[in-house]
Amino acid sequence: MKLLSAAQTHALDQATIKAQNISSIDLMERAANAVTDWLFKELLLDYDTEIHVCCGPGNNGGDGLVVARNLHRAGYPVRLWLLPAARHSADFTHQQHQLPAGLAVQEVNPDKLPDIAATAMVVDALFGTGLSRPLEGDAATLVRHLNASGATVVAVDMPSGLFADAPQPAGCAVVQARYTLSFELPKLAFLLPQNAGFVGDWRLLPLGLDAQAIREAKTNLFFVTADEMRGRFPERPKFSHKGTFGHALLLAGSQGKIGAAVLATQACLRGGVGLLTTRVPAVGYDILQISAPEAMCLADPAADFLTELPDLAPYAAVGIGPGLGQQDGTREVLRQLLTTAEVPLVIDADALNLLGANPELQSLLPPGSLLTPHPKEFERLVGEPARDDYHRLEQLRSFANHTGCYCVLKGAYTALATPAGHIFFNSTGNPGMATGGSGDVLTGLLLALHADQRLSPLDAALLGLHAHGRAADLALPHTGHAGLLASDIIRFIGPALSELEIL
Ligand SMILES: NC(=O)C1=CN([C@@H]2O[C@H](COP(=O)(O)OP(=O)(O)OC[C@H]3O[C@@H](n4cnc5c(N)ncnc54)[C@H](OP(=O)(O)O)[C@@H]3O)[C@@H](O)[C@H]2O)[C@@H](O)CC1
Ligand SMILES: Nc1ncnc2c1ncn2[C@@H]1O[C@H](COP(=O)(O)OP(=O)(O)O)[C@@H](O)[C@H]1O
Ligand SMILES: [K+]
Repeated sequence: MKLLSAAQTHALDQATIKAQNISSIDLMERAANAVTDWLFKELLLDYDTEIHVCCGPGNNGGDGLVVARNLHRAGYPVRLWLLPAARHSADFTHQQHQLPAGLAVQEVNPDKLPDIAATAMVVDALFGTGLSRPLEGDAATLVRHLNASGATVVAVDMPSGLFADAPQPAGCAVVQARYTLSFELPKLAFLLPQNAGFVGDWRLLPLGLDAQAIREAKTNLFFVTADEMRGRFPERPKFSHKGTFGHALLLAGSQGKIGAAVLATQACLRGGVGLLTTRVPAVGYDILQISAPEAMCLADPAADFLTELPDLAPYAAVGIGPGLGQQDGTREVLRQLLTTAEVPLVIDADALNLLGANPELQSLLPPGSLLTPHPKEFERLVGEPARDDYHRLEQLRSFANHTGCYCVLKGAYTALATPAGHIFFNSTGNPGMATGGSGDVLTGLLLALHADQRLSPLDAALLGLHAHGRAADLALPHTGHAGLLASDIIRFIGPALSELEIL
């Protein structure tokens, strides 16, 4: 799915109106009807629920007027609040004339704000994608009042005060929605951790926007859905053998962190690798052989951390990082790997920290490699804290561009930046994954997919991110969020990948 800017969203609305030969009022009715249907179906409102609909002066406010009209006609006790403004959009004015006589309408007066119970529901239709500046004055006062009320706020299209595609200055008023009901395509703002407290749970409602205009819209930001991933993982041919799926090498583990090597090894095996050799310090040899008998194990001469790079000739892909430690000897293994590898590398955890602490190593990164930092590792890698999540995305894009590597930024919506400047957001996964070892599982799975020569580096990365989160989603009913362990994710990698084989 494409992520479009506010300006592109507006252009898409206009293109739809033209292509379908409808009026902008028709599109507004569709939008507002979709919101009302969602309220009926999902919120299951009681007829005595106190409902406040707050409308701004533009088309977002126009949507709110139609929602209020619909709720009133359905017999709900709706109170409608209008924000005073010098100008209103034509569609707002049109909808204002359609309001039923019995519907209570009041202008917001900053000296006497609406009395809103904590049990009430508020429809926030103050501002949407037309927000042109941070909120102040009456609008900011009303938004702060809504936030303080404790009511369940449902935002139409955007939480008012939040920009769709850019940061707002710290401390300015933004609605804290419980739900945000947006139309057809998500907004970049929904995917960034800094906006979680404003956006709440977001949903996409159908609007029937013009498919050709969506196809033609230019963007380098994408939200990757299950539908788009389905069919992209090739089935195993009848006469395939273990050589068909590649031989991977994993360099992992140090004294006290052999578990990370075990998790990455098991995940790589479940990811469908043909053969796997795991290189661990000698202390990990027995542990690995017992916990992952399907993998071959190569012990390093040193007991506690890796000091020597094995011959790379047999391997189709190499992964390095889980539980590695940052000893000088291990840094030299990494340096040697970067200078000699002729196959894709998957680089994670302490290997990333070593790249951060020794920036001269970064120029050695083989183009096309995949790096998988979480935000702290990414900060160490680029050596500069991000001002905000938007800036961090720019850092990510720039890092991928100047190294020629694919770089992941792990989180609730993990972002993958490509050397060409595209950013893909993953849509699967759940907060149960916020537990030690989840990242090691991802590294193992990505390594397996990189060893499979049938997949491009981009497809291997996208499929791996998707299947990793999906495996955790499949595990969730068995474990709950708190009880989800990294090893539960491993258990469901197979089913998650199977879903992607079939179109
Ligand atoms: N046909 C369509 O296009 C469809 C659109 N749809 C809906 O329309 C929404 C977009 O509508 P929109 O473009 O009218 O913008 P909207 O968000 O209502 O705000 C603009 C108004 O707010 C004002 N304003 C802005 N910032 C302000 C501030 N800080 N403080 C105070 N005022 C501020 C601005 O004034 P100005 O900047 O000109 O001074 C203008 O008056 C979209 O989110 C979706 O809900 C759906 O119905 C589907 C069909
Ligand atoms: N709230 C969340 N929602 C979805 N995925 C999450 C969430 N929290 C963590 N994850 C995923 O779990 C993994 C955690 O990786 P990482 O931080 O490297 O953990 P570790 O180093 O402990 O293995 C990442 O793939 C991340 O995207
Ligand atoms: K809104």
